[in-house]
Amino acid sequence: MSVLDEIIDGVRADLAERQARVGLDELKERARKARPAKDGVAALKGEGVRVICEVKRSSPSKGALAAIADPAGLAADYEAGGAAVISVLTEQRRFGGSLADLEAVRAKVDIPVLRKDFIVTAYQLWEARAYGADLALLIVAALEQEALVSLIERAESIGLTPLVEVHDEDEVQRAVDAGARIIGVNARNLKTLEVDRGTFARVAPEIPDHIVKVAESGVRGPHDLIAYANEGADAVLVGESLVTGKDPRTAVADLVAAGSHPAIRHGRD
Ligand SMILES: O=P(O)(O)OC[C@@H](O)[C@@H](O)c1c[nH]c2ccccc12
Repeated sequence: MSVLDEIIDGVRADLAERQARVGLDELKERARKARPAKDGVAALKGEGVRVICEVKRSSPSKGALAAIADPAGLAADYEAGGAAVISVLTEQRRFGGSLADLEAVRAKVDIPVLRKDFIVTAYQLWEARAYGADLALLIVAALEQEALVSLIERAESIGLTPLVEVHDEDEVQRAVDAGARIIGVNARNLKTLEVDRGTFARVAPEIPDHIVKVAESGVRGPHDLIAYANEGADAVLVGESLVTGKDPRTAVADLVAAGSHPAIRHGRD
């Protein structure tokens, strides 16, 4: 069994507990009362390379990264540094996250918030909306094509923008066929946990121009952002280097400044 399969088994077990506690109708009611979702595509497109900053306590590859007693405070620092979107890991077992983290971050910042989890059912999309997310991650490798298509449709229909994650050329094709408007290329293979920073350059040329391109994982600082930008990234998603560094606000500002430099080729040339 791959790491991804193991994670998803745990996610399904936790999900069953929440579903037993909170019925879908109650969740939908809560989602209807949530503030309307912000436009995730607009937040990630435009001048300069946009930076998505992640709230992540631990990871399956590295174990504990940072305690993050105040996720909302960290998110506020990211926003002050110029982040375009905040990504909040809500998976509990391997990443130490929760829906409470999502809710706290949502209450604190004005920029769009992404629910980062292993979403396999529509119930989790309703949860994302109920706890204030504007975007939700959908991982192609975790879903059959039919499920991917229907989760993208459902996300869009409830106002959530799906960020569709791929790791190779075949998955790009599946994401495009399924109607993705934002595709994230993860440099980390979720089946083996290995990071290959060459993944984006290899896979991104398969992504049509009208789709927003996000380079995910392995960004250690401005030099990695610049490399991804020159390979056509509209945005980068950064976690570990921000949560383990000393000054997240300055680290984000340095990334945003690098991504705004006129010498960067970025995006559509
Ligand atoms: O911490 P990093 O290497 O900066 O990576 C962030 C993000 O890309 C990574 O957390 C991630 C990308 N896709 C995921 C899917 C599930 C969980 C986590 C992820």
